[in-house]
Amino acid sequence: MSNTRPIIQAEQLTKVFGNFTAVNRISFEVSPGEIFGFLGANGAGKTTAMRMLTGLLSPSAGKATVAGFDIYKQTEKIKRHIGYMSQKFSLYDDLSIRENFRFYGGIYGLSTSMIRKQTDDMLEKMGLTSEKNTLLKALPLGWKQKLAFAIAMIHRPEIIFLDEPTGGVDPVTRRQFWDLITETAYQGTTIFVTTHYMDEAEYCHRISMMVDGKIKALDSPKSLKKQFDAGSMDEVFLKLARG
Ligand SMILES: Nc1ncnc2c1ncn2[C@@H]1O[C@H](COP(=O)(O)OP(=O)(O)OP(=O)(O)O)[C@@H](O)[C@H]1O
Repeated sequence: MSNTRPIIQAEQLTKVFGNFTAVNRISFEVSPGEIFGFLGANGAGKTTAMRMLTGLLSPSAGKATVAGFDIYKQTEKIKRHIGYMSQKFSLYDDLSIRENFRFYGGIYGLSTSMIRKQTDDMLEKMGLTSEKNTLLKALPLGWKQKLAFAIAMIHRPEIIFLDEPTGGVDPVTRRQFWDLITETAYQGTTIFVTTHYMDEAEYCHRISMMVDGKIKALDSPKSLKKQFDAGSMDEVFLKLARG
């Protein structure tokens, strides 16, 4: 992985709201196919950083490229090369699974046949083929999250940004969701994921730990535990947060 060109590069990336610095000069690189975890407490600046990288929010300073495109000048190109599942992902409750795929596929400009193929492939993979005509509102939250993930991948992006994708679901469903993430990365898609569940950090190839807008540590889970002489990522985080 380390021999390939980074698919995300951020240098001194900063966002200031009024006189409050939400993201404070963060620098990092992500390799293609990597699962890159963005960890931190509530308000650490994870969502703000992600919104800058997805082209949704203009930075105050610093620079970054995503899939080779500049986050100031090429936001439209970035949007075509990435998928994004926000914290408040919104699928349509009154539409069926298939109709949701059709709707979002249309937004991405995919052909009807491509949408059909992608829908069939993904539902098959998730074991949801028999439910394709079920309305979203009849499904458990965990299924909706998996569908939101699949729909964010419908245009086969190079990178997928996931903002706390497993919030509010039970541990078994969280585990299944991470199986989906791992498989997707294995197939070559880069995963950029924020979470505040420290156990989820173990599934990431590398983790950046954010505290008050800054990246305080960045390495593999194994190296971080060694570096901080900690038995778990939870312990690493507590040691970091206490400074
Ligand atoms: N548009 C905004 N205007 C002013 N302050 C903002 C704005 N957006 C975010 N903030 C502040 O920036 C800080 C970082 O927020 P952010 O949502 O990036 O954190 P986070 O790490 O993603 O937390 P969470 O886990 O709660 O989503 C917070 O203190 C938040 O109140």
